[in-house]
Amino acid sequence: MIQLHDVTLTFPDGEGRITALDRVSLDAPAGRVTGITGPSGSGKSSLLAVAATLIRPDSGRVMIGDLDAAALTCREAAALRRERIGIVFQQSNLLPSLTAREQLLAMAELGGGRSERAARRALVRGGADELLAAVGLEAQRDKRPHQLSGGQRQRVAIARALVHAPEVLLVDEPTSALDRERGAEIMDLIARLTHERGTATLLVTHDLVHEGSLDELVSVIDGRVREAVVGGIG
Ligand SMILES: Nc1ncnc2c1ncn2[C@@H]1O[C@H](COP(=O)(O)OP(=O)(O)OP(=O)(O)O)[C@@H](O)[C@H]1O
Repeated sequence: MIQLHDVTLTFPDGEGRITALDRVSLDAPAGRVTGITGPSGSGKSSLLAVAATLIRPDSGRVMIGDLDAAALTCREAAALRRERIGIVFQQSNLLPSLTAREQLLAMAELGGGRSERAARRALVRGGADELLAAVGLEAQRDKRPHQLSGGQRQRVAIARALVHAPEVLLVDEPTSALDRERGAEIMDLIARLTHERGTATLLVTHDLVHEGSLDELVSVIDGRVREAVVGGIG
């Protein structure tokens, strides 16, 4: 479960400041996909960045379990991301020289102390092949990004985001580089893995053509949550 309580985020803007998030509160429960929609510039990416602990809000709390992620130091937030948060960006951001399987294994080497890395390595090695199979890429595990289609690359990115078994999955416009059919497959895959693994998934999408894959839907306009359609989507 990830919960935002009364989160405000501003950015410098000339002499003053622009409010990207204005006292936003929302709950993203475990095992469900919570969609965040809204017009361009409404604050969707800002909300995801705050949830990802990549930006610290001016005020408010970001609760992941019992922990307020907004109150952590940069180092603590990095450790939290390594252990408990998975992120999928619009572009798959794969490393060109690594095979699909190696992209997942590389997640074990992302920092932390020696014992933390050893524990993560065991987790990642144990889960990598199963996850590649779960995203339908068993046969492509030794291929490099240039040998994969856009949809396959996005599948690798999803598997990579889940390989350390995070509680929270944050996904930014996962279908923007894909055609409609491929986009629908990716959305269905995210929904299936969310339900199977019990992750609290927050997914930003500006168009609602794939609304059927969402369990909840929150609309953000001018930095505020305007409406929350809870449950019963699709
Ligand atoms: N780093 C930044 N510095 C200054 N202003 C920013 C910064 N990032 C975002 N903003 C502003 O904050 C507001 C919200 O932007 P945000 O990118 O979160 O919107 P969005 O809904 O994700 O938009 P889009 O759908 O176009 O990606 C906008 O007014 C934007 O100009």
